[in-house]
Amino acid sequence: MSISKQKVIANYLPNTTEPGTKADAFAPSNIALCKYWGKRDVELNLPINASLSISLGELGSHTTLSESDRGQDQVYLNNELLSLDSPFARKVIGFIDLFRRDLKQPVQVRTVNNIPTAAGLASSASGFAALTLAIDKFYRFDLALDHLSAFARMGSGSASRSLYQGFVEWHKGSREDGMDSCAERLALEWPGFRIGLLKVATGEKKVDSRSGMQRTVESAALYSAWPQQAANDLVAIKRAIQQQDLECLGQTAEQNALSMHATMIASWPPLLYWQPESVAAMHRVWELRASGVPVYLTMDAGPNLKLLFQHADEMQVRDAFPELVDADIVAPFG
Ligand SMILES: Nc1ncnc2c1ncn2[C@@H]1O[C@H](COP(=O)(O)OP(=O)(O)OP(=O)(O)O)[C@@H](O)[C@H]1O
Ligand SMILES: C[C@@](O)(CCOP(=O)(O)OP(=O)(O)O)CC(=O)O
Repeated sequence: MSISKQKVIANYLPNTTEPGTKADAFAPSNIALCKYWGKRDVELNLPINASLSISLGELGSHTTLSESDRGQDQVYLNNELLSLDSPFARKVIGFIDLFRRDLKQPVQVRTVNNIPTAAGLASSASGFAALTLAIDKFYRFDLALDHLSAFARMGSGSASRSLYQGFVEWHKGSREDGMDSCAERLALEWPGFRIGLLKVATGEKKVDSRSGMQRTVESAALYSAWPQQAANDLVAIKRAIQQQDLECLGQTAEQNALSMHATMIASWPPLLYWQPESVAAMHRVWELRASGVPVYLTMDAGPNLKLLFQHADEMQVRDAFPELVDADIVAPFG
């Protein structure tokens, strides 16, 4: 049995700190190029494989934590006050409870996601990373970023990577308390690198990543091939980033994403996040590539696509995908 989150966190918090009155934080969302899929420890969100992502610059979550003057906790999402019984508020307050010593001191949380909501991007990554940073500031813990990354991971695995901008690796770690399962920014820049957020289908997904990955680990025979593939892909992706080799990066990232989806499809009950529109968009990417434009795709546990390309080819990508507006094209290095 694993150690509880509370126990691990308590071991790393300073003994005496007085909360401030207000703290603001921002964290970017991120897109994994080598995906995290499967947990070796469900309580601590420890991954079966290491992963690597690119953060989305200014797209993410802004979170403010302050004292509540209403005698109870309050949670606002995108300026709307939520019921404390809503799943969103319960998750946020449950996470804060892991850190606050005085449960009687109510807090107000205001969080705004500026990720184009219709794009169906994982906001849990930026959301838990921004909340972790706000908690650290509000309670004046002043902890190192690698510890905060490990804490954010306990909220949502992919949040461990959202503590940093740029290319980020989340190490698997091997410690029992999981504190070395944290992310690190890679000292690699690629100014011409672009991500296109291609929304092809709306509507809420029925199975979230958390239960989807658990189902895959428990029921897909194909999953046994995943950890080794992910390990190999991570090495290839890092090398491709070092060499700014889009062909190698794109091919490895696309194959990594589709292999993850293959394990989902091979689960029981089957898990297929693609909609007919997703498949149609995949074919459009492959046609564009066949016509000579270096563009690749990646997909998370949802129906939408993320396109990987370089600034030099942006015009051709925009011509082929006129639905991409300026806000859908991210330049992670400004
Ligand atoms: N700004 C935020 N602050 C704190 N938590 C957030 C924030 N935004 C999202 N979350 C958390 O992420 C959860 C799911 O977010 P969302 O609906 O964007 O799904 P997702 O991130 O795509 O899900 P998945 O984890 O399946 O990838 C929310 O229920 C909430 O717990
Ligand atoms: C497909 C993914 O986006 C899965 C993300 O899963 P989450 O981080 O949302 O899962 P939990 O740890 O259970 O909260 C791949 C990735 O981001 O690496």
